[in-house]
Amino acid sequence: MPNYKLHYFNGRGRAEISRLILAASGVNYEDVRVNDWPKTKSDAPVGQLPYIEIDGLKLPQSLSIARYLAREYNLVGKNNLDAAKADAIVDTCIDLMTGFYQKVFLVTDIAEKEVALKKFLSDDAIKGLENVEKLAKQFGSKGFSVGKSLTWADLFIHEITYSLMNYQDNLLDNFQVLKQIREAVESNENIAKYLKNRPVTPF
Ligand SMILES: N[C@@H](CCC(=O)N[C@@H](CS)C(=O)NCC(=O)O)C(=O)O
Repeated sequence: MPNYKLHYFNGRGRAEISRLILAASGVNYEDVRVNDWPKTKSDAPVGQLPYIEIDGLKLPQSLSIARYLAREYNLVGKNNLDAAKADAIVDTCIDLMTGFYQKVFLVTDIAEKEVALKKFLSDDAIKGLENVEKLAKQFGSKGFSVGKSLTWADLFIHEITYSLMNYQDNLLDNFQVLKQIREAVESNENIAKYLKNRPVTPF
């Protein structure tokens, strides 16, 4: 097994999907939490975090890292079509979270942010989650968004719903398929152990 060092800030953010994949696969790695940015920016291959060192080779881009790990540890489904279905679900999750970032996270005025968050949760988030659920219903089976076993798409769904439910814990009340996927992810022994011990950070 290669020697992995995953570099990111002390948060879940864009690195958490890779941490979840590594946890689900029971892979040892060094979880480097960078606290001297921007002093170490020049160490990062494109000046951004996350990046992963694979036996010293530095690979940037959160989704390239996650997809590489998912392929390595058989979390992309059983063939190329499954892999494309998982990619489509991940991209739909990304669209949803990009909307959150642009419409809520970047708003600096506290009162405006509160209004933007309320609108996002009651409108954009619901539409985005409907899209994710529609794909999962079409591509997967009970507890899995693609095929009949765990993929990184399930882990991504867990991660984004965890983030959104921090703002509204009943957000998934009308999303039974997504709830089943979350339950299946949490019933994975390695993931359960990881979630129990992971540092609590706001993002
Ligand atoms: N497309 C890149 C975006 C990476 C990115 O925006 N990273 C941010 C943190 S989430 C960063 O490194 N910010 C600090 C900087 O650019 O100096 C990815 O998905 O990895």
